[in-house]
Amino acid sequence: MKISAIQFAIASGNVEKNYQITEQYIRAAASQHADIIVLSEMWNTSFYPENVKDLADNDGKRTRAFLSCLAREYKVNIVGGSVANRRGAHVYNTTYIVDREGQIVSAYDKVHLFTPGHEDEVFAAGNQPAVFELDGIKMASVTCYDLRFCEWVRMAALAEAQILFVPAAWPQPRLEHWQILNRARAIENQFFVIAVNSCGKAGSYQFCGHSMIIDPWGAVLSQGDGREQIITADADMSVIQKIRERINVFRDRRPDLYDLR
Ligand SMILES: O=C(O)CCC(=O)C(=O)O
Repeated sequence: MKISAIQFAIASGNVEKNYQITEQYIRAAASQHADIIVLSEMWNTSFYPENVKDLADNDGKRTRAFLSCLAREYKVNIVGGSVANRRGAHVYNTTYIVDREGQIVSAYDKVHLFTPGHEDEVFAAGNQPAVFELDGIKMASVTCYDLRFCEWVRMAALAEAQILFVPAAWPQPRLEHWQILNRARAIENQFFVIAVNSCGKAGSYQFCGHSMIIDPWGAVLSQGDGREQIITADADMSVIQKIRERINVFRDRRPDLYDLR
C-alpha cells in the first residue's frame, strides 16, 4: 500500500489558487503510482480567513466533483484532507474520502473544534466517526485537534481501523506535540498513522509541516520538513498482526475499569 501525503503552503483565502495547486500535486503523486493520496486540513481556504463562511464550499459540491474526477482518472484513492464546507446555516470542517472509482465512501466533520483558535465560534462540530474501507482495508480519519483526544482515536481502532489519517493545520510552536502525539497514537493503537500538515502561513499562524507516515511500532517511515513536498512510504499491512501478537493490548485492556465520563 503506497501512501503519499501532500504538504503545501495553502494560500489563505485564495480558493481558486488552492484548487489549482492541489490538482497539480494530486497529479504528481498519482503519476508516481500512489495507492492513497492524502491532503491536509482546510486546503480550500486555509485555517481560516475572516470571510471563511463566504469562501466555504457549498455542501461539498465542488470538492466532491473535483476529488472524484481525479480519483477516477488515475484509479487512486484520495483522503481529501478537509475543506471549509457550508451546509445550511453552518460551516463544517469536512473531509471527503474517495475510492479508485471516484465514489465518496465517507465524509467526516471535525468533531473537536480548536477553541484556543476560536474555531468553535465559526464552525459547527460533527458528531460521527469516519471508519471506511479502501481496497478492502478498514481505515479512519480524524482532523488536527482531534488527535489530542485519545478516546476518540481509540474508538477508531476498536472499529478495526488499520490506518488512521490525520489531516491538520498544526502550528509551529507545538511541533513536538505533533510528532509525539502522532507517534503515541500509532504505538498505543498498533496501526499506521498518516499525519498530513500544511506549511506556510495564515495570519499569525505558521504551520509546521513535518507530515509523517508512522508504522504501528511507532517508527517514522517518512517525514517532511517545513517546506512544500510530497512524502511517500510503503505500508506493509502484515506488520500489524505481528505486533499485536507480540504485545496484545487489545486482548489485555480492561474496559470494565475505564469510566471516561
Ligand atoms: O492542538 C493543537 O495544538 C493544534 C490544533 C489546531 O491547530 C487545529 O485543530 O486546528
